[in-house]
Amino acid sequence: MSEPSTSAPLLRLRGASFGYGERVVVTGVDLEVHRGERVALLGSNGSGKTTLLRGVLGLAARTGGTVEVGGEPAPSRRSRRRTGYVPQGMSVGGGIPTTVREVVATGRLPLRRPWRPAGRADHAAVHRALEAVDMADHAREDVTELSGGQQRRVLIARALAAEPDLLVLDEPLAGVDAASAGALAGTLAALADHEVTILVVTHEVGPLADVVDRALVLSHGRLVHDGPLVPGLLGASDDLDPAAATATTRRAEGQADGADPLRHQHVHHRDEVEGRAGRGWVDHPDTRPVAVGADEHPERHRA
Ligand SMILES: Nc1ncnc2c1ncn2[C@@H]1O[C@H](COP(=O)(O)OP(=O)(O)OP(=O)(O)O)[C@@H](O)[C@H]1O
Repeated sequence: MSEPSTSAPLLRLRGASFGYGERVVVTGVDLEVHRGERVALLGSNGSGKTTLLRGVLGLAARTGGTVEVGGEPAPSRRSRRRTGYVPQGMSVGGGIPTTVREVVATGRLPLRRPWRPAGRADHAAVHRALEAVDMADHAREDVTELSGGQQRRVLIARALAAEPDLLVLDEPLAGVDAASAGALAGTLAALADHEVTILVVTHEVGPLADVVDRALVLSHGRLVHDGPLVPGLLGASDDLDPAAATATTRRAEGQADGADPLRHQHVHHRDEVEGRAGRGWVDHPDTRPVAVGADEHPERHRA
């Protein structure tokens, strides 16, 4: 087997469709995520965001198209090792007293040989992960006594302990107070500085507006925007009829970082977004809609 290309995108989907049993939830998604990118996956409730993540991880069935991680077909054992996952709404500890370090150390288990004690590399990886989320000072504390935001950071550290290339997070800010959301956003920004590639599902765009450098929007299981994070993304996606979801906004090629005048305008509140529905990304000069064909079918992408 030939070596995967080092220039390949870290994640590449071609005409990928995912679902459960007979039901196809996500249809014909083409996207690429490159090393070091910080990508938000947005969309209204039920649009298929979690299913897309789960499909990439092999936890939802792929019904068409292809998924590659690091240039290799996914899911595979190798792709799972390269992808850290922080699922939605997961709690830590389960009421049983467990230290922060013990929880994070479980992230090393897939890499360790069975029945062998943790080695130096495992301890070092756990320590690095704790430092990355600024929880090293809490390593001996009982996780059940931490705040919700701190528990999320522990879960992120657990995923990082496996030293993934791609970190996938599903609603990491959900259910935490504003201050904790701000701290978590800071954690994600710091990870990005460590060149961790991030794909994050979120409803709360505001705290992450300065963290992510690109937004994907799903509407009724189809990707309808791939480009800068601009006001109106969520509202516009809600307005789209699935049959008319022909516009995939491509990343503005050659656009210099920071060239987007709206890049730093935060979308603070869903109501505010919905008030802009119908304008938002559709009219934004840097996010030109590109017709991809309403009848596009995953089968057409098969090699
Ligand atoms: N395990 C499952 N079996 C069958 N259908 C499912 C399953 N999980 C999700 N679905 C369905 O898939 C659709 C998309 O759900 P999904 O959770 O991917 O959406 P989402 O965009 O992440 O929503 P939310 O923002 O509410 O988390 C929904 O209609 C949901 O009922």
